[in-house]
Amino acid sequence: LAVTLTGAGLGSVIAQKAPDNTPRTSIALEHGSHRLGKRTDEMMQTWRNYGLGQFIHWGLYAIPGGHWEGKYYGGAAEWIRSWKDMPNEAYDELYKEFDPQNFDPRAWAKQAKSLGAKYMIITTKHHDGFCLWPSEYTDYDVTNSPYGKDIIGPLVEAYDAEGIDVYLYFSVMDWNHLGYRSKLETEEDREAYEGFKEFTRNQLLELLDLYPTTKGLWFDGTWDAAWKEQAAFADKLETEMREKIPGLIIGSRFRPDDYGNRHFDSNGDLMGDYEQGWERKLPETFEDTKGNDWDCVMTVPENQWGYHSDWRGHVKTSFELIEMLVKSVSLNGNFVMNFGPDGQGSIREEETKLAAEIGDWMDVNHEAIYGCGYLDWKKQDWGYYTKNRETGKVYMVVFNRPLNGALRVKTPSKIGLEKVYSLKEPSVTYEPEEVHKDEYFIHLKESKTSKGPVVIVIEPTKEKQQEGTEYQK
Ligand SMILES: C[C@@H]1O/C(=N\OC(=O)Nc2ccccc2)[C@@H](O)[C@H](O)[C@@H]1O
Repeated sequence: LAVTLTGAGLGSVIAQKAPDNTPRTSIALEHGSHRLGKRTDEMMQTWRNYGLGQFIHWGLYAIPGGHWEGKYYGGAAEWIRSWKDMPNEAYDELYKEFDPQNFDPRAWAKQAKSLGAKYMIITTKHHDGFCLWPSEYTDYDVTNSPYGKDIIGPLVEAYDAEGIDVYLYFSVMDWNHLGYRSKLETEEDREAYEGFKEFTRNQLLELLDLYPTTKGLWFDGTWDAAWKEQAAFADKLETEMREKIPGLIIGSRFRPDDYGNRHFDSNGDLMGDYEQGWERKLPETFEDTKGNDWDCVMTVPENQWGYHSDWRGHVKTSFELIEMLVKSVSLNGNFVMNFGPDGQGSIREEETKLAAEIGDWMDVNHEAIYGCGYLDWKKQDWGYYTKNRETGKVYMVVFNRPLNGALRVKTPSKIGLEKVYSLKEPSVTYEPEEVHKDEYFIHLKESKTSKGPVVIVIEPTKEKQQEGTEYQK
C-alpha cells in the first residue's frame, strides 16, 4: 500500500464514504469505480429483477465437441484449441465446416421462454476469435463459413420476440488476432497490441450498431497482464459504449483500474454495474455479496460451457439447479444457466429435459423468483426466503422438510405473520404457532411433491413491512 500511496501521491489520499457510510480513506484513482453503491435507474432495476437467465456458448468448438482424432479432451470443450493434441492450424480450419443446418433461433427462444429465463447471454466471439456475426474487421467470421449467414441477428430477433432481453458475451482475449498479446514485453508487443486494441474497439462499437436492442455486454477473457495495463483505454471505451446505448449494463469483468485490479478497484469498490465473480460457484451469505448486484453463471456438468459430446463427472439435476437459482435470488443475485448447442445447432436432450423440469417448477412458482431478492430474516435450515421488492410478500422456498413438518420462522421484532398460505394452492392457509417471542412454527400441509420445493407465502404485518422493504431495496 505504501508503494501505491507514494505512486498515487500521498496528497491524493482522500477521505470518502463507502455505501454503508463507514469512514475510510481512498486512493485517488482516475480509472477506478465511477460509482459508489448500486445503479438505481430503470434498466438496472429490470436487470435486478430477472432472477433467471440463459447463457449460450456456441461456436466452432461445438464441431469437435471435446474430441479430436478419436481422443477425448478432458478440459472445457470451448478451450479445445489450447489442448496439446489439437494443432492450432487444424482448429483454425474448422470454420470451413461450420454449417449448422439445425440452427433454429425461434425454437431456442421458445425453449428459453418455457424455461422461464428473462434474459439470455450469447457468445458473439469466444477466446478462439471466431465471430458469430458478420464483422467488418475480420474474415474469421460466419460469412466465410459454409453457413455464410449472421447468427447473432436472428437470435436477437427471436429472443426479443419472446420478450427475453439479449446480452452479448464478448471475449477480449482473441487467439486468432495477430496483435493479441497476453503480456507486453517488447516494443513490438506494444505496437502490435495497439492494433489489437483498435480492432477490439471497432468490433464492440460494431456490435452495438448492429444489435441496438441489446441491453448489455458480458465481458470475458480480461485476466491477462496486457489487458490489465489498459485502464485508460478500457475506461474510455466503456464510456463510449455507454454513450452509444444509454443504460447499457456492463459487469465487473471488463475494466482494470489504474493498478490493474478488476472486479473491485484498489479501494475495494465495485467496477462496473454488478459483480461477475461468481462463476460455477455461489456466495454462502449476504455478506459474501458485499451488498452488490451480482450474477452466478453455471454449467450443467462440472465445467463444460461449449458442447462436449461426452459429459463426464457430475451432471446437475433440475432440483440442484432450482436450489442454486433460489439461493441466488435469496441473496440478491441472478442465476444464469448455461446451454451448449451442438455443431449442427441442436440443443442437446439433457439440456432440453432440464429446461422442461425447471420450467414446470417456474410455471407454478415464478412469483417467488421474478422481482424478488434478499430478506433480512434469520436464515433457516428448511430452505431460503425471497422477498418481492414491490409487494413486500415473503416466500419460503422449502427444500429440506423437517421430520416434524414444522418450519421455524423467526421475524425481526414486532413483525408478525398476517397471512400465510401455499403459493400453489392459496386456499391452503396456515395458522402459525407462536413458540417464542417473534418465533413461529408453520406446520407443513403440502404433500411431498416430486416436482421440487414447495413455496409458502407470508404476508408480514403491515406497519413494519414498509420500513423493511425500504432498507433492502
Ligand atoms: C463463462 C466462462 O468464462 C471463462 N472464464 O472465466 C473466468 O473467470 N476465468 C478466470 C477466473 C478466475 C481467474 C482467472 C480466469 C471462459 O474461459 C470460459 O470458457 C467460459 O466462457
